[in-house]
Amino acid sequence: MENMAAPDILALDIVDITKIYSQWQRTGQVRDILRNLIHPQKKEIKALEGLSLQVRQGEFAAYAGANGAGKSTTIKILSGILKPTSGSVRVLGMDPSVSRLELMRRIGVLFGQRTELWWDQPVLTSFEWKKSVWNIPDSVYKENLDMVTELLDLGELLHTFSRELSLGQRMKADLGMLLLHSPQVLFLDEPTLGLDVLAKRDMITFLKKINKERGVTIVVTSHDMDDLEEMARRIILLDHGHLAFDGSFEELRRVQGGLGRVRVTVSEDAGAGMQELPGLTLEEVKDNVYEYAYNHEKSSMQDILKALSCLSGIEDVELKRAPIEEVIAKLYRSWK
Ligand SMILES: Nc1ncnc2c1ncn2[C@@H]1O[C@H](COP(=O)(O)OP(=O)(O)OP(=O)(O)O)[C@@H](O)[C@H]1O
Repeated sequence: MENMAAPDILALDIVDITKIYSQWQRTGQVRDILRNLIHPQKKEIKALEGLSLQVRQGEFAAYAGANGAGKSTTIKILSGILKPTSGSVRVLGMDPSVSRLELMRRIGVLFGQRTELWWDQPVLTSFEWKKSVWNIPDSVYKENLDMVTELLDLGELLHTFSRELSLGQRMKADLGMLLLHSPQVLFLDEPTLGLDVLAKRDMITFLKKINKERGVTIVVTSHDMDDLEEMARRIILLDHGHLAFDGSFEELRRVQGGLGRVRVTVSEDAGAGMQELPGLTLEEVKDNVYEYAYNHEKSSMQDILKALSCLSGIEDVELKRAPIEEVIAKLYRSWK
């Protein structure tokens, strides 16, 4: 199928939203039980503050931030589960808090830890139930069922009781159900949580495929930065409810100092002069393997090769980009 993305049309338009929660405060002391009941204390939490964000149709955007940054709150607001305290939100041109039912027919929302499947029924029963309640036309249902069965390898799972599925199987079935009504936008909150390497790979390949071939707009959250980088080109980072970064993974690496990695393996009797090399910072030594960080804004490849050429006994040299986990961990630390 051709990519039907319409890049000029906004799928999401968030303008200056703030979300304030009230949290009950209790001391947790037994002697305060009565006081907590008579004079309950509340504290205001600003989960989102002045957040503005646009996502075009057909985009695949990663949405990340440390625990409590406000990612789930944003997804709940975008899907109409919560209303922002102030500011405006449009999803496919609609206000989610006003047109929730209409919008639900055009979007799909997945919270990785929850399931929409009927616990005590085979997966297919949940699918059929959705078809009937949502009034999905036969042809649309059949096309989507065939597609998710094949691409997510649902085959036998369709006839298995949901309560008997493993976490990875359950996630696949939930994602399959989510797509039965041909949603144009997907909000996926931690869809790869707890999946093994293979299941993760299948899930990522599937999401990339429906984004590319069906033009489905996808906003995905995860704490696994490698997963996010594999899926999306754009990364939106939240810090305590504020937009902290919005750009490509490459730009993120660049603003973080363009970190690169050099791994040098030397023969057993070598190693002299490895501790200090110009332009390279020694990060780790394991047996005969030395790992260095370098900043490719400051040191050119020529400088690195020159520094290495002075060494003897080199068996292998590997150059790579800094792991995105590390780049982001450095950012999170600076925000604390
Ligand atoms: N229903 C609620 N009532 C009160 N406070 C809440 C509620 N939901 C979230 N919060 C608070 O809002 C802030 C943002 O929470 P949110 O769940 O959006 O973060 P998150 O980025 O999704 O975190 P995580 O990565 O841990 O899932 C946190 O400080 C949290 O304690």
